[in-house]
Amino acid sequence: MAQTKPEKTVEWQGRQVPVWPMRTINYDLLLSQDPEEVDKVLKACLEDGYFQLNLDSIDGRRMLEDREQLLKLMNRFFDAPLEKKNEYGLIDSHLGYEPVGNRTGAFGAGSKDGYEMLKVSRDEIQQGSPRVPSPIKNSGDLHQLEQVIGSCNTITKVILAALSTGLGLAGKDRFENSHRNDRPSATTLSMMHYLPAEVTGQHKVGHQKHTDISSLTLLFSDQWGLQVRPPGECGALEMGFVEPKKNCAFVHVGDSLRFASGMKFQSCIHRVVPFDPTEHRYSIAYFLRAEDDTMFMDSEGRYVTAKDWHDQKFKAFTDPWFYQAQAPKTMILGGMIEAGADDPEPVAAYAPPPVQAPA
Ligand SMILES: O=C(O)CCC(=O)C(=O)O
Ligand SMILES: [Fe+2]
Repeated sequence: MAQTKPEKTVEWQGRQVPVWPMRTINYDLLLSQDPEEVDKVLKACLEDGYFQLNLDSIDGRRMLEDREQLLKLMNRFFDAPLEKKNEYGLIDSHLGYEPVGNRTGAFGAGSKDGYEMLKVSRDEIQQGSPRVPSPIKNSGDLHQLEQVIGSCNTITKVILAALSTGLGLAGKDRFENSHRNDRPSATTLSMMHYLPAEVTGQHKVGHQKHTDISSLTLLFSDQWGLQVRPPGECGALEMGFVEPKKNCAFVHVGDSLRFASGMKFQSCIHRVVPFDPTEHRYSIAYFLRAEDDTMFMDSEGRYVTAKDWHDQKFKAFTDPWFYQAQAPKTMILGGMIEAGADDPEPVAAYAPPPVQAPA
């Protein structure tokens, strides 16, 4: 939003951290391809790489209800014993269960992530034979997952259509044409549970700084913790929080759409930090991804398929820090340029208080 100084800050780890504003896009207006709203969403992708989507309308509220139901399902799933949750393990990079600590954490080298995650493939739900672990495999649960994936798919396609229109794309060049429902893709619904640092230990916190592999990410969390680095006008600004708003979802432009736009769109640089290190945080992300064999030029100037980009970047996410550092520099951030440190002062990752000896 062409802003270089935060208007609002919040205290975190003993200092004032920016709360960056976001454009708010109205889903109801976008559904009718309202020209002003199309223009606004286009600007958000060209200048920021993210926005908030207001879903408070009769079509959007269905999604908000689906989200409430899904949160209940997630609570039940994450409460199940580890061996049940991990029944199939991580079947494929976009599908299955990942325990805490599988990836790099919020504070880079030496830190590990502080969340467990279950991903359900859209293709498998569509084919009617999803591999989901037994704690959430009854027909009611599967119906719920289908509802959420269906709602997220519709919403992200509406956004995609508006962006094609905004860029003046026609026919086969429209973005929707590389995101067809009947073609294989790594599109997935990802359910995340961030555990308090006291449970995971102080070196397992949050979610590392990255841009998403996807074309568009529709992200739901009512809890603080998400930080973005706005591209700004003169290089990238400091990492700052974004405020969760009732009835809104966050939307991120991911690498695939940035590449498909010929690098016109910004990709959203973000991470998740423990805002309140004592709380459990739940988030839901729908990653709309291009058809596996879609070709684009990546941030290294290579021609790659959407599937290759997905697999290579996923490997970089999960590789130990040493190997991650050897991946092409532009991979984790999709070629987005940064200026300056993430945190102007060193961040003391949350350390659990020492146990008091009984008096
Ligand atoms: O949990 C969140 O709020 C964000 C998760 C995220 O960035 C991701 O899964 O790519
Ligand atoms: Fe992300």
